[in-house]
Amino acid sequence: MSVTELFGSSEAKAATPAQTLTIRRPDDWHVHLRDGAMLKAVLPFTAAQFKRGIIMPNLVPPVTSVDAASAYRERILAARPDGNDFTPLMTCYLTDSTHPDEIERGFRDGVWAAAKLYPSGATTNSHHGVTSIPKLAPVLERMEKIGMPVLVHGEATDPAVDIFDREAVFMETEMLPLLKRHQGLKVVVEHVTTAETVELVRAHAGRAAATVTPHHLIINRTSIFQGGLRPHLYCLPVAKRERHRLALRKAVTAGDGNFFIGTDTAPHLRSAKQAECCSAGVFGGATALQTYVQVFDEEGALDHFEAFASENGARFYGLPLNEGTITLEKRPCRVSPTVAVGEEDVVIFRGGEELPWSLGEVRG
Ligand SMILES: NC(=O)N[C@@H](CC(=O)O)C(=O)O
Ligand SMILES: [Zn+2]
Ligand SMILES: [Zn+2]
Repeated sequence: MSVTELFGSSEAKAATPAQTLTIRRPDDWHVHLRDGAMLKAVLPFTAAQFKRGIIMPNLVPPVTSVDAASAYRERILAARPDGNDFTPLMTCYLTDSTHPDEIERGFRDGVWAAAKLYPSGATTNSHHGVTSIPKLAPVLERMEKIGMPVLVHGEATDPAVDIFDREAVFMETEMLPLLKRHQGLKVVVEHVTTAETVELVRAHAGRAAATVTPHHLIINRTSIFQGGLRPHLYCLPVAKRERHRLALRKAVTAGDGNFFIGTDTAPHLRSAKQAECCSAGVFGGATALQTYVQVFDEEGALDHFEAFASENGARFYGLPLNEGTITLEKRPCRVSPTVAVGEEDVVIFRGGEELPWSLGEVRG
């Protein structure tokens, strides 16, 4: 499928866009590709924009072994459109019984790029996650020793904690003690949603970093209730107040090396979203770069976009920067509202809206 078929055509057919921005090819440090027909349907969007992606392991069953990760990587490679060079970077789903040796073996063999810590019950497909982070110490110590990053879904799981406070409570009760116990461990605070978490990450610069999603830069918690209940805007961590959205926009556009792209593109079938109990996750993968670059443009920070998109993440993970470039064009485009998956479909975040920026050419 061509980029035009995937992303829709630019509406202004005028030969020259108002502005173009050519950057080193970017990476997405937080991607849910799922499996089977869903993988086949959503991967082209991510693979058209990003050179590499950190692949989340919350499949059913979760990806907990080196063999399962290798097999999943093969399925992703096989699902790429012809000629596409997208590189999946695999992660290990940590459980109470993860063994440090399995972690080290997979990392040394180049299968694992990182391990993912889901507090048990915190989010979609996390029930096999960790029930006690202090008890995970032997695994985290090994990761610290071998330089392997831990990626954390940072939300408290006590059902008594208000859903809008779950990230804040986790940071106080779990993240700060973890950073204190493991002072040499590389920690990525995934999908940050609060001003306070931004400050926590800054205060631990060098060993802590954060991914920021496109949707948390665009919506606040009121958006979820705009004119009614909007299931396609429900994700975890749930979007917070406007002041937090503004703090996230400031954090990513400030030119600070601790923040990088992690779309948390998390497709669910429409039937799972428009349901009595709506699944958590926003499918942002199809409009990710267009959205991020729009935010940087609106904040007058296009000069900081390349670092956020294509450098900070690789540096934090200790991986080489990509070769090649992608050009972003300031001319309106409209991405399709949905993507078909078998008989069903998935609703695309900002699909059908006029977006001010379009994807241009990828080179190298
Ligand atoms: N973000 C979400 O709301 N959902 C993610 C899981 C996650 O990243 O927490 C998913 O897998 O659907
Ligand atoms: Zn998460
Ligand atoms: Zn996620």
